[in-house]
Amino acid sequence: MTTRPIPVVTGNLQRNRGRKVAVIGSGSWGTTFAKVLADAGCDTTIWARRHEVAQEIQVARRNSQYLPGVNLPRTLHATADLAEALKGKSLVFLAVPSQTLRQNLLDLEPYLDRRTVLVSLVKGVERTTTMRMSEVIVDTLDLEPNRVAAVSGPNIALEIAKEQPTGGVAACADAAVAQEIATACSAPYFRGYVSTDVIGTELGGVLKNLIALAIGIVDGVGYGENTKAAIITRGLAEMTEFAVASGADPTSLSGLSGLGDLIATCQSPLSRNNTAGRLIGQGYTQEETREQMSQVAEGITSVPSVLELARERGISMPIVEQVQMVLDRRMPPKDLGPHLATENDVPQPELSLAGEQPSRLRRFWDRLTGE
Ligand SMILES: NC(=O)C1=CN([C@@H]2O[C@H](COP(=O)(O)OP(=O)(O)OC[C@H]3O[C@@H](n4cnc5c(N)ncnc54)[C@H](O)[C@@H]3O)[C@@H](O)[C@H]2O)C=CC1
Ligand SMILES: O=C(CO)COP(=O)(O)O
Repeated sequence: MTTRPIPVVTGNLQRNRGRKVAVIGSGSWGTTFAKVLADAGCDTTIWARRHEVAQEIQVARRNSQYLPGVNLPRTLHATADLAEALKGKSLVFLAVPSQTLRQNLLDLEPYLDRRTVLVSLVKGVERTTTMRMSEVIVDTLDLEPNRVAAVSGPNIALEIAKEQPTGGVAACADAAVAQEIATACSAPYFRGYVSTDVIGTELGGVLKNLIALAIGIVDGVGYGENTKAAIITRGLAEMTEFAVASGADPTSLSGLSGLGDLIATCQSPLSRNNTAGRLIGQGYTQEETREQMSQVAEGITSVPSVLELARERGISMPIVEQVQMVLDRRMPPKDLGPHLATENDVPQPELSLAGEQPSRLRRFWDRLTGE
């Protein structure tokens, strides 16, 4: 699946005129994405759980807790009233923690128009069900696939809020809906790409968080660039194998929402997953790390769910396994490294996916190269 950029960004203000959209959640990503949508010309409303946050965005044009120093667009409307936020909106973007999404959906259900498309911006899986966020949306609200979408990519919130250019993939089973979402979020500093691979796009965002935890851990230990490069490279192989076994198109994992996001998150000190990993690598416990983090680090919650799914699918994920062992204090952080062998592992050929059998590997490469 190749992702296509929407052709013209500059005409978007015109295209988005009158397009009514909402963002649910006013943390760092919700607020940033609302700014992107408003700057792309959409008539944008952001919903905040706390009245004082909505007030600050609406009146002072700031969200000082999550985006210090960033001025928000005058056109952005903020409210703490869900009914007001959702009224007449064609696209509703969800930017809440993965573990609260199901309850948030139940709260907003009474106010949803039956044509509204729900777009997940969330990069986690539900702990109790191991579902991806689009699956949680379908499961909770019983929507058709063409009303459920995801946007994901190398999107460190604070950088985008400062208008540093990047892009993201808008994925929906219905290509026309994906195109509409990509248009809605294409601002001068953010470009929307189109994909119909919802599984691959979502899983890229979930899985890179786990590899970023590993990077943070070895950073905390004090290891250098060789170790990190090996983890990123082998991590991408693990991500790809897991995603393909889950029904994703492998090329999505080498695109913006896979490799792109993996690089951004593993390199950036602003990444919360990377930061959480670093604290763990420095010897803090999981609980102490959670206490120190004032923002969501989805990876910590996703690790057990991803490993559970990997076991069901017969996939070996040595890096993610080792992250879990470090989190559980069954392995010292210094032992997480590029050798990455668990007791039963046999070293794999350099090009192999994690734990890949040669025949499956052949099929993967044939598919990738179109042979
Ligand atoms: N921050 C970033 O750079 C990016 C984050 N994401 C994803 O976006 C999602 C949201 O993350 P952030 O905005 O960064 O987190 P954050 O920690 O900055 O903000 C979380 C927001 O959720 C709210 N919240 C907490 N409990 C809630 C509940 N029960 N109901 C409704 N809202 C609740 C908080 O008040 C806060 O506004 C995560 O899945 C994250 O992985 C995706 C791309 C970039
Ligand atoms: O998803 C992100 C960047 O694309 C943000 O990563 P963190 O949640 O680790 O900050």
